Amino acid sequence: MQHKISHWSAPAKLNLFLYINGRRSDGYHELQTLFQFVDIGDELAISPNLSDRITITPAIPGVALTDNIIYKATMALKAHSPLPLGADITLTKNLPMGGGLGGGSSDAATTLVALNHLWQLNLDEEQLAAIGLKLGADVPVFVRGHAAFAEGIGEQLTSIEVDENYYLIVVPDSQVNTATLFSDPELTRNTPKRPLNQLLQDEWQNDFETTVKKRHPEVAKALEWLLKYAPSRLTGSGCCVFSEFKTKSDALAVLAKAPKHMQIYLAKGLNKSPLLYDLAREHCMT
Ligand SMILES: C[C@@](CO)(OP(=O)(O)O)[C@H](O)COP(=O)(O)OP(=O)(O)OC[C@H]1O[C@@H](n2ccc(N)nc2=O)[C@H](O)[C@@H]1O
Ligand SMILES: Nc1ncnc2c1ncn2[C@@H]1O[C@H](COP(=O)(O)OP(=O)(O)O)[C@@H](O)[C@H]1O
Repeated sequence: MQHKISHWSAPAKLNLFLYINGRRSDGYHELQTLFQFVDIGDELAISPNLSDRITITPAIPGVALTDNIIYKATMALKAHSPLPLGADITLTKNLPMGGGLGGGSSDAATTLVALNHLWQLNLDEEQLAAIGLKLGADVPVFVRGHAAFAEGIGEQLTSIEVDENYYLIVVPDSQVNTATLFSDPELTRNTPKRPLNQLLQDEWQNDFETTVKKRHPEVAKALEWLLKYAPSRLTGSGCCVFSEFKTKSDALAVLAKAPKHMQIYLAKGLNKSPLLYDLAREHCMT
């Protein structure tokens, strides 16, 4: 095993629409959602070894090593080999945590895909997605790396091509806890299921939005600002909100008007995750 360092992308995602269709007996919710990647994300530099040890630097403030979803992903993978597999992982954490951009889930998926290659485990995409699902409902779509319509709890994926628009993504100064939000008594959780072709034609919405705006005034404020300029909504369970533009110059014109204190990203939608290009590059080099 070569101990050289390789670099891997962990892109963010947006939920272009998200509907909550019901609650299962295990407490998880049935969803219909459309995932697309964007060209902003975290980065992982990984050096594999046979030390049986995993290091992740720098530590994420407030998250113990064993709670880091990257660490959990390495443990789940190590179980598939008798070898004393180890890795030194450097994480460049660019994405806000708990923002509905899927940063943790994407970090976990990138870890699975990268270490499956670097540790020469030869698990297929199906197996990696199944391991990912145990780590979080959002992990499989990042493992597969294609924009997708998701049903079930987010694991039944149909790849899809949608317009690769430009987005302005605002990070309000607030944090939404996904589990708390899912248990909010006021949450809309009975939207009727619709076939994909109808969902694509109808106006796109997010069923979390009303409740998140009510509980987090900063989110309502950010959304109100974006809505002056373009169609805008919440992503995932929040708290980030985004607006969509057909061209980069349209997005830049609004970006220029953003108040100084606002944390805001310009990003492009991607139907194919940069992680797949990283994997292809690594295959070429070995
Ligand atoms: C709702 C979404 C939409 O993308 O929100 P974001 O996390 O992206 O904001 C995701 O499906 C979230 O996925 P993920 O963040 O991986 O959630 P998990 O760790 O699996 O679950 C966190 C908690 O949310 C609740 N949960 C999650 C997914 C789901 N379909 N139904 C649920 O009820 C459960 O209480 C669970 O304990
Ligand atoms: N590598 C990681 N990156 C981000 N968050 C992590 C990580 N490992 C564990 N977490 C925990 O998971 C929570 C949700 O993270 P994140 O995936 O960023 O949220 P979201 O899915 O809403 O975008 C964080 O608040 C943090 O406590």
